[in-house]
Amino acid sequence: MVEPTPTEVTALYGGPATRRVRTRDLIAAKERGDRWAMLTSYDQYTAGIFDQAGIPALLVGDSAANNVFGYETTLPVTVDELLPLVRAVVRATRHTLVVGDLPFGSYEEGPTQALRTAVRFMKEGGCHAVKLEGGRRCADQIAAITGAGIPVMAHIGFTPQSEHTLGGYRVQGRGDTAEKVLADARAVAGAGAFAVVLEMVPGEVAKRVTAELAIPTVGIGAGPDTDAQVLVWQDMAGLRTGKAPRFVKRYADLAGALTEATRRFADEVRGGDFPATEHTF
Ligand SMILES: Nc1nc(=O)c2c([nH]1)NC[C@@H]1CN(c3ccc(C(=O)N[C@@H](CCC(=O)O)C(=O)O)cc3)CN21
Ligand SMILES: CC(C)C(=O)C(=O)O
Ligand SMILES: [Mg+2]
Repeated sequence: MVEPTPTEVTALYGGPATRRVRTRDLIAAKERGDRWAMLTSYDQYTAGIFDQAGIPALLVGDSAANNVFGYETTLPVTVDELLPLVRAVVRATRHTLVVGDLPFGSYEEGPTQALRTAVRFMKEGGCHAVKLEGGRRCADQIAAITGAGIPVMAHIGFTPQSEHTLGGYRVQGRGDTAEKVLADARAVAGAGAFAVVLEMVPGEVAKRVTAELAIPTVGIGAGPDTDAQVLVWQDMAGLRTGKAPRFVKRYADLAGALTEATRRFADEVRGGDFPATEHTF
């Protein structure tokens, strides 16, 4: 295992990485004006790499629906499908704060259902915080969960679980509707969220929210002025093929590398070059 260089993992604490990042470290980073990166992770190997590379917060997203299970949307994925992935990511990490994403249907009924699901994520998943989608309409759920001592990351703007209400994958908060995003941001902060994801909102709106709130904003398609940025890891690393959303930047071509490796393996098996004597007992 490659050990992290001290600066990578200590950037957020200002001290040696002897413990996990806590929510208050992320709030303190905002107070210092330090930006940070979040990625999704759904498995042991990526979680270990991101942890060692100095990513202070990982999200086991309900986007596992798309990126692990192959569903068309995030709507079908269940708590029982997500919890084993949460456990794997927690087991594989030492430094990063692990956030579990509450799936569609597991918190909308009200504070009682939301708290019950959040408790399952903490007890059975072992994560350190939970995330849920919704602004003003979820303030009571956020208050109930944080009231039980569980940190909550909120998620406003474009919320994929409500795509059928929002009319597809669209930017939220253009023109007059900017005030709605502001009202949602105030509501989740007031309810006790420790951070808020802003998905697909105009950069100017994200900038206003970031300036007004004391808690960190985590942008995805929200421009450069949020306190943090999050991407789905397969988008960031180019493992996902096909057209990516405009907010994605590819930092590697894992799909290309894996295709090439796979072809060589298959070729060598067909040609009798693998296994060689060194692979043989
Ligand atoms: N791989 C992956 N990446 C994601 O960012 C992601 C998921 N999966 N699954 C759950 C949600 C769904 N998300 C999505 C999916 C599609 C668009 C999209 O098609 N955006 C277009 C249209 C934007 C517009 O015209 O307003 C784009 O070009 O960005 C955006 C966010 C974000 N999340
Ligand atoms: C894109 C992020 C914010 C998310 O909610 C997910 O991956 O599920
Ligand atoms: Mg999600």
